[in-house]
Amino acid sequence: MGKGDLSPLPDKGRGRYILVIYESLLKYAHTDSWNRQLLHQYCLRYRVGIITFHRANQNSPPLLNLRGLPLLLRTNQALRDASVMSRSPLLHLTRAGTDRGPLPGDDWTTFTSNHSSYQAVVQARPRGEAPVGSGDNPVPGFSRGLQDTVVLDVGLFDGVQRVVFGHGLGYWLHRLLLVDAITYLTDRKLSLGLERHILVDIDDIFVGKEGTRMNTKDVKALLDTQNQLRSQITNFTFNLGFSGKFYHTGSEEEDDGDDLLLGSVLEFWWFPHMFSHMQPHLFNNLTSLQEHMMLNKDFALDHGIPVDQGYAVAPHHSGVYPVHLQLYETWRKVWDIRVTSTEEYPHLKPARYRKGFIHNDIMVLPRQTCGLFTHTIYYEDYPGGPEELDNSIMGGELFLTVLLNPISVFMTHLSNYGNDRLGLYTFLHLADFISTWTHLQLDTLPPLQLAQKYFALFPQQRQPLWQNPCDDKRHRDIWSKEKTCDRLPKFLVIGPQKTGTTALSLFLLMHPSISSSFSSTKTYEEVQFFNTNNYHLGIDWYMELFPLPSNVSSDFLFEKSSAYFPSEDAPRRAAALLPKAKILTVLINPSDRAYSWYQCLE
Ligand SMILES: Nc1ncnc2c1ncn2[C@@H]1O[C@H](COP(=O)(O)OS(=O)(=O)O)[C@@H](OP(=O)(O)O)[C@H]1O
Repeated sequence: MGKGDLSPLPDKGRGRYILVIYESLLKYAHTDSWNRQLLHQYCLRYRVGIITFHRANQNSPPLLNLRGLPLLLRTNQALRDASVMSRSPLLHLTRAGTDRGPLPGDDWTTFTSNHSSYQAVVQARPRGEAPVGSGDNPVPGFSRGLQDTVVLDVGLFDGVQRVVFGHGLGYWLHRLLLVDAITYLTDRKLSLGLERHILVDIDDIFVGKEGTRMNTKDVKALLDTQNQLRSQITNFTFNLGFSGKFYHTGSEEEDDGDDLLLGSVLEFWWFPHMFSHMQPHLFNNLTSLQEHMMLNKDFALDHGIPVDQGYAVAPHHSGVYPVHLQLYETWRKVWDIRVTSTEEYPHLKPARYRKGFIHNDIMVLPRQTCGLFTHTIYYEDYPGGPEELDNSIMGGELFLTVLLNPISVFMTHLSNYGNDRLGLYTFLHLADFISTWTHLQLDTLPPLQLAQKYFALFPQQRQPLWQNPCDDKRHRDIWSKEKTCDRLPKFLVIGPQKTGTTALSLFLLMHPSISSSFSSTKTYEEVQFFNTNNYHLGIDWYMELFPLPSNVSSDFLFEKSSAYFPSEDAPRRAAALLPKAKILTVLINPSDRAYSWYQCLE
């Protein structure tokens, strides 16, 4: 960076950044003195801390003195037994303890300082015999034995607080400590809090093929595990999703398992699937969907399954997203459903972008992934090896999912509670790992309360953002064959009002390949979809206002809504549904427009 290259730090007298993260400690230390002074002044004035990492490479000198910081680095070390210091003020989520065994890689950096500003957050031991610089040939400045791998600079040296990591974020403990470092350095302004809510759904109750279902021993193990989990997850209760048609369709032992599940009906929570596990988007007729749903409700009533939980899940996310209006209607009518969950909104991947939304008064929660899939998985045959699952639980993806999401809804399947009972294994070990390493307070809330909590935490997610169902293969597969994505405009005339947009539309319509939306009294001639509450009626409603094009590639559908121009919502919504649409706007002398508007109001 040269003089003046640092992006402007203050903005209108306020600090623009709450925290500074340098991926590379050396880049930070070697910043030229002009920029470094600017950064320093900024950090002091706005009480902003710095997080930085040192990743050694083959060319790193074994010892490194940093310019301007009283910190000596010793690089490329192999370490073991990382211990988190219980007295470190950095700890918030993290619980002190020792991660026994070798640390990944042999390129660790450790730190030493002769200044009292630096405190160890994590220490580790050199791995193996006679580490470099020990024994007869000690490196000056380093004691043998425990080495500091993460240090906190409390600001006594130059007023700036820093957290310095001696390796990257590949090591799970660093990811956990990063969250704490952010909390600490921002004075808890950026903090995730300690509460985490976890709901574990077990789908396909009664659905599995003979030989893969739960027998009575499996059901007893389920009950025992549920009790065990309650010591770490308050009120933990498995949430069972059932399709009544398949009740008693297993082997004799599995049918006994079904009976034991129903004999313990009040020990669990229950939610309906479709009676025969059919995908709701295959039903276009409301009445037949309703009849089919009623079969599952009758089954529930016959077997004493509570029907008032207000939560349901659709097989393969069908109908939830992309929204199949018929499903929402029928769920409300038959079951009074208020909550569902899906992995599909806005897309399956990346998982961290999954969101919730509310449609037709049904709250749709995002569902997280826990590495157990719809089919039976045996521990030894886990994709990538059993260590994949263990790593995910012990500091990897599954652990991070719970760490970073205040609310996690996990979907698992019946067959992973029989066979190797990998579902039980996963959640027992996860709860154990979380309580060993964190101060997180885990609980399970009934779905309705969970959803209310979710949308109180993330109110901006209440409003959906519709996408084109045909732009994603997974979505296309659960989009009704009787529906199309062709009835969407290729261009929009967006106004502003009183600029001659009606005339422009009429001229455009003279072209034989151009058609517009139907004008309707419902919509006061203009569709006004992206800028009003019409948007909440969904894309089926929108598409029905367009003719079916006779030739998809050469026909041009459009709509003109002149109030799109000043709308704050319209650009974002239109870009999500019609990312390739062209936009036509008419700009005229503002005084002409104002006069025309004035005449209109007269
Ligand atoms: N060809 C052409 N060129 C320029 N201006 C034209 C044209 N045709 C119509 N007009 C004038 O446009 C005004 C109506 O604009 P809009 O159709 O955009 O109005 S609306 O917002 O849809 O209500 C309206 O303006 P005022 O007559 O001043 O009210 C129309 O007369």
